[in-house]
Amino acid sequence: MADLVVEGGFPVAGTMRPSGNKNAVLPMLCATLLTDDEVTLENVPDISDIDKLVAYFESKGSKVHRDRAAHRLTIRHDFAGFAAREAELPLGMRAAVLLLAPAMIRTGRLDFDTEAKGCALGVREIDPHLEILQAFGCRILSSHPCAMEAPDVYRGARIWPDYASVTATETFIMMASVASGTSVLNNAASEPHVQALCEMLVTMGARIEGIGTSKLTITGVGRLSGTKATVPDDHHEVATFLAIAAVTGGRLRVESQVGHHMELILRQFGKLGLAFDVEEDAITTAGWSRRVTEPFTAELLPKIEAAPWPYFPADLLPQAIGVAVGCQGDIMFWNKVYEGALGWSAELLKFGARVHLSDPHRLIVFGGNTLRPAVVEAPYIIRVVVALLVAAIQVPGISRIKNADPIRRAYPDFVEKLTALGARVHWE
Ligand SMILES: CC(=O)N[C@H]1[C@@H](OP(=O)(O)OP(=O)(O)OC[C@H]2O[C@@H](n3ccc(=O)[nH]c3=O)[C@H](O)[C@@H]2O)O[C@H](CO)[C@@H](O)[C@@H]1O
Ligand SMILES: C=C(OP(=O)(O)O)C(=O)O
Repeated sequence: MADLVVEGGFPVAGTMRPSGNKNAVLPMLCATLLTDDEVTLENVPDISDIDKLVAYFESKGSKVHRDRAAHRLTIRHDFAGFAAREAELPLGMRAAVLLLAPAMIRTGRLDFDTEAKGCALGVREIDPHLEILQAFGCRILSSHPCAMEAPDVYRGARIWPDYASVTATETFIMMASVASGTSVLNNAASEPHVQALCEMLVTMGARIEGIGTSKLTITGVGRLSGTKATVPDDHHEVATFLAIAAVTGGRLRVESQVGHHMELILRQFGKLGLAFDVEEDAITTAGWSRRVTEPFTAELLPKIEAAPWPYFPADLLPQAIGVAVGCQGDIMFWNKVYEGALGWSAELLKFGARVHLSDPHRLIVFGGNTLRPAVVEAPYIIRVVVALLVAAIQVPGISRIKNADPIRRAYPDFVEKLTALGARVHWE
């Protein structure tokens, strides 16, 4: 594990373009298993989750050509390779669970472990995925490790799960696209990355209605064709760099087409005193007042709550917490998604921040702190590494974030991009 060493107090400024969204490219790449034809993906980020997934496909005989400089990946799967029924799923990444549906469709029977955990945010259950596979006719033969058998024919299914799960929705979308008849998912997740998967599958011949809403109706088409698709820019990376620049007092312009996904995100950042100039294809930082916006209702504690889209994303809550430690007012953060996503907050005390973890879902950050540099331990949570950097980079002096490697899973060339913009950050 490597550490990030940060010398805070230097403005992050200039112009940047974000990379492709990890949580879009991973399901898009898994969905390439649904066709025997060639698929080309553009704007593919250079991240370690993609390296793992590509290595998995290559171990099964798939032909992959990756041009890292051009951010392009071309893939064609070998049908015989996937006849091997054991799926040694790549470890340490949640997206491994996205292999289940397309690998079942290819193999007819699958033996797999259930360690598709990803970031240490809580239990990361697999049940919603298995329920969806069962709804389409798959039979669970044994558990731990799990063995599953496909039906003779996948028939369309109607499902209304407990909650809107991103990856379970993506499992449904892949299954329904090739099953016979019409399938309906109520309580579908609608994140930009879920939309991107749908849009790619439509170019492959899938018939999907309700993209971007909580109800997806999909008419299966049996066979999908190859395609060329572009991974959308990462709205998490856009928001992250804007937050980092703003807390350093730098004027940063981030050029991207994902502005239409950013309205609520910028509004929540606005509660922390961050200001932005918004154009159609760019967002620029415009200062940080450090003041927390007080609600008109005087009895309320200001709050930022994360929940499934179109709420503020859980994957941006830590970065907002990193901003809040430098504010003057008090504010509550409410993670309605994960039951174990805030335990790391004690690390913020080392910077001199005052925080109170009310329960596993809610954290109060008190304002008016005198921050100091610190040596902190990052958990295995990508966005928390970044949150600790947001705290460190606003404090003059040298801080160290231990075990910062998870950042490589989602933020390509993170240190290189930051140093090009004036930050003093390096790996050790
Ligand atoms: C590869 C990938 O795309 N990973 C993302 C995906 O993970 P993932 O698909 O695993 O996340 P889910 O949407 O399933 O939610 C994660 C967990 O939160 C809990 N839960 C969630 C929603 C809800 O209304 N009620 C509830 O209890 C469940 O315990 C669930 O297991 O979506 C998460 C939530 O946006 C993101 O943090 C992850 O980066
Ligand atoms: C939580 C994340 O990833 P994963 O779901 O793979 O753990 C993330 O991208 O922030």
